[in-house]
This record gives sequence, structure tokens and C-alpha cells, in this order.
Amino acid sequence: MQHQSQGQTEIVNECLAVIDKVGSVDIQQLERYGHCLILENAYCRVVISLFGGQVLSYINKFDNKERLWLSKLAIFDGKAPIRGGIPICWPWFSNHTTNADYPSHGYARTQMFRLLNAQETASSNKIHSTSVTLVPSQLEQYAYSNIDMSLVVTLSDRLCVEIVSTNKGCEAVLLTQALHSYFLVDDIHQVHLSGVNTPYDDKVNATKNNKPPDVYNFTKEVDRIHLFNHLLYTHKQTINICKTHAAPPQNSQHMVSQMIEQTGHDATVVWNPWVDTSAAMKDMQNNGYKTMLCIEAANTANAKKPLILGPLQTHKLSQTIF
Ligand SMILES: O=P(O)(O)OC[C@H]1O[C@H](O)[C@H](O)[C@@H](O)[C@@H]1O
Repeated sequence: MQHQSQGQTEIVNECLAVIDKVGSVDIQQLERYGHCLILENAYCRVVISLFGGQVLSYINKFDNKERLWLSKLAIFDGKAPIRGGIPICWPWFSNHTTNADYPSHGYARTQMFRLLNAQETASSNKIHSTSVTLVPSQLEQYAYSNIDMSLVVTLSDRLCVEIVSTNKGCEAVLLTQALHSYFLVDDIHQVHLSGVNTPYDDKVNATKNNKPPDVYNFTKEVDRIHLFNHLLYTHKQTINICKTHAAPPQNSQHMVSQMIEQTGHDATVVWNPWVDTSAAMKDMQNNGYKTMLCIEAANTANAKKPLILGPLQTHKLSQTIF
């Protein structure tokens, strides 16, 4: 359990004031996770840790199944990044491009977030949605103070997570980032992906521009950055995680177990650490890799033309999970 500092008490009190009249949002101190926002409506329930603004659980009441994987050995000490759910990698993805001493995947995932706003709206199809806007509590670190970031989590009959970044300075800034979602799967050996079909850079063997697989299944460690050429960031990509029933072969049947949509990205990262890398991670069980698959909406430095945020420009990166 996290130790509660004075800063945290302020953050929690602020949350209470913001959600005062919003019935579908609650704040609770959960046994293992610490302070979390809970959004619940007739269709779905989501749990968001104030540490890292990280979604930890998302259940769609359509089938009452958990969609996200959270490591049984995840560390909740208020310092280390939490292994699982939807970590927010911002304002850089992977290693920092110029400073090797900076932490991997940025600093948003290891700080407390404040709740700025919570609201309920009825949309045209009568599905009520609840939306919360969170912001990192400390933006001044690592010379990124000129970029404002907010995290907008919207729950309707689906979950949408969006990172909104605005450059309020007068110099252009390279922005790399990811919604590093860990999806829960029954058995990675019986999973294949559809909709991820652009060439990829392979971080496992450091090769570039590899042809995407015809049948995207999993038999070894995978750490791939699939790149797009579009530069307008308006392209909506639909990805399906499918369950493969391969026996007997003549009756092969593929079932979609998870649909994901993403926009604002120039890459989709697909990661499964497999046996050895799982075993080497202290916050992952040895067999943890069997029930997880990361599908990440990302902007990466691998892009032909990486995302440069000009003065007063805003960029939105989003992932919707059904
Ligand atoms: O262990 P973390 O810092 O959370 O990173 C976990 C993984 O994130 C991404 O998917 C990267 O492509 C991987 O190379 C990395 O191992």
C-alpha cells in the first residue's frame, strides 16, 4: 500500500470536490492499488489509479469479462511503474532520444495525477457517457514544462483513453508517447491479431522494415513497432485480438475476443516478452506472458517523420476498447 503524503491528501480532496455531483464517478482507497477513481455506468466499469493516471481494470458488462491484464506481481509502492492495465508513456516512448539517464517511457507513469474535471453527457444514441480529465501533478521535470498534457478517459458502452498534448511554448518539440495497453488473453498460444499489417521494426533482433506476418500469431518473444506513413494522424485503425481454435484444422474457427480502435498514432507496438524476458522481470510471474498481449497506440521516434509538436499545436492520441 502506498504511503499517503500531504500532496496525495490534497489530490484526493480535490478529486472529492470535482466528483461531488457526478454519480457515476467514485474515489476509493483500494486494498492493493491505493487511491483509484471508479467510473461505472449501465454498460461498463473502469478503475483508474491516481498513480500514473493508469487504468487498471475495465469490465464491459456485455459479457462481464475483464479486458485488461494486470500482473499478479505488480508493484504498488507509488514509485515504480505499475505492470499492467494502461500505462501512459509520455512525453517519450522507450529510451529518451538524447539523454540515456532519463527513465524509459517518460515520467507520466510514475507520478500522481490530479482530477481536473468529471462530467456526464447523454449522446444522440441515448448512451450516457462519463468523462474524466486528469493531469500529471508535476510537469516541470526534464525540460518538458512547455507541453501541457491531459488524459481524458471516457466510459460509455466502451472505454476511450486519450492523451491530449499541447505545446504552449514557442519552440517545436519532438513528442513520442504510447498508450501501452496490456490485454488479457486466455492463452497466447491460441491468439492471432488482425488489422496489424504494416511493416515493422523489430526490437528483439534490431532489424528494420520487416514484412508483417500473413498470419499474426505468437510463438516467441515479440517486440515490434509497426509503422504507418500517414502524417495527418486522422487514420482510424481497427485491430482485433482473435481466439484461434485450430483443431481439427478443417474446422478452424476464428473468434474476435477483443476489438480495439486507435487514432493519432504513427505506430502500433505489439509486445509479448515470452518465457525468458518474463522470468527476468521482478514484477511479472514466470508464466505471466501466457495471458497477456500489449497492443500499444504510439508515436515513436522510429517514424519516417516523427511527431513534432509546433508552437500552440495540440495532438490527440486515442485508443478505444470495446
Ligand atoms: O518494462 P517497461 O519499461 O514497462 O517496458 C515494457 C516494454 O514496453 C514496450 O512495449 C517496448 O517496446 C518494450 O521494449 C518494453 O520492454
